[in-house]
Amino acid sequence: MAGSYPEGAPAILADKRQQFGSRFLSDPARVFHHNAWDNVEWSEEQAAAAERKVQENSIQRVCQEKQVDYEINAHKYWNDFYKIHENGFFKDRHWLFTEFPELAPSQNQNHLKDWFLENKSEVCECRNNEDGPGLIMEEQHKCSSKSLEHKTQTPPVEENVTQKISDLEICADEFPGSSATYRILEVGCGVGNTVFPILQTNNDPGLFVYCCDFSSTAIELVQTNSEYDPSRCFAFVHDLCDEEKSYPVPKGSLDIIILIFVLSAVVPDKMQKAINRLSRLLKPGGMVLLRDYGRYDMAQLRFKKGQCLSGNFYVRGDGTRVYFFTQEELDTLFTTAGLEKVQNLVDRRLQVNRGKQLTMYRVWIQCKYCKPLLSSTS
Ligand SMILES: C[S@@+](CC[C@H](N)C(=O)[O-])C[C@H]1O[C@@H](n2cnc3c(N)ncnc32)[C@H](O)[C@@H]1O
Repeated sequence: MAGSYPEGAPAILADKRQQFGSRFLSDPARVFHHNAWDNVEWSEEQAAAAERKVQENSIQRVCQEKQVDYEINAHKYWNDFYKIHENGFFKDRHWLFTEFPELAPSQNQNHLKDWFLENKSEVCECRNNEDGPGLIMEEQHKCSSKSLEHKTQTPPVEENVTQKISDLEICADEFPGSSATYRILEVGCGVGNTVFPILQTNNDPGLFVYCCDFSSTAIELVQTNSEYDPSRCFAFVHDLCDEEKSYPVPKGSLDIIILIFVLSAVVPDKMQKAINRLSRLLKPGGMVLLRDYGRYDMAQLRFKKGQCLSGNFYVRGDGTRVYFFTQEELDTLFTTAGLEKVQNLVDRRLQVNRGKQLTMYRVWIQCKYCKPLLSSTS
């Protein structure tokens, strides 16, 4: 793991951290003076080289038989991932509340400042094997002893309840969190790297947080985390591509749906229906928040021949898959689902490993799409 708080990450100012896009590299000679630079402009040659790299690594496609295996066993590959990594590391989401203030709308900024200061981050890659690029963890640090503490009692009974509930049509007043006034759902929550900071930071008594993942191993880690509080949170196993199973909340009941590096893990031809289903769960005025991999991100350029499944969609050495989006593709997915654009931006960042004198060009996309107050999909 690299040093302490990455200097290049937007700094915490007197009262709050700035949003992305505050440290610019105007003099290339200074590239190793900081750990990261924002809004890095790509030269034409660099963009052309990236395109060539992608053409090269996409020539040879994974055979059909393997493609079917990666699709039907996708949850098992993620289970294996979480069995190996558990939650021994914690991706610090110090950008979460400045980029997505909707997650804690009424919070005092000083609480956020305290939270960021307590959760200093480090930058590292959590896995990188010879088969190609690993899942690149952005800003992460070892789990604090507090968040690693596990409940010693048997896991909560929610797991069983979850399965039963998700098979039913949900009635308006018979669902977990039905009395809440602000409901957030995180889809593809993993081990709770977003959910727990939300629960810690947003002290609104009317808040209820739902979170799901199709990896039962991940959900078990969420449910057995010492910070899991069933009176404020409901974690359940759910495949966002499963058209048969409904979510355990009624249509039009959610204020926020958050997708962090999860849509990219879904096979492209199932993305639209998954977003359509999520859109129906939003209240009029509710919002989807997304952060995910952008086209030509360093992770895409690192794939070797033989790992490409289809255009811009790859399989990692451990069987998990990843897609690299353009802004236009995400815009089409959300607007087709009846949502309106609030934000759709590319975060081009140059991360620097000063020790190894390495430069890493990251491309992430961040979106906010809102359900219109008068909606035909509600
Ligand atoms: C890159 S991880 C991100 C996890 C988490 N959002 C985070 O940022 O820490 C992708 C997550 O999406 C989950 N996932 C992938 N496909 C899914 C699907 N079809 N339904 C539900 N979860 C899925 C995986 O199990 C994994 O936990």
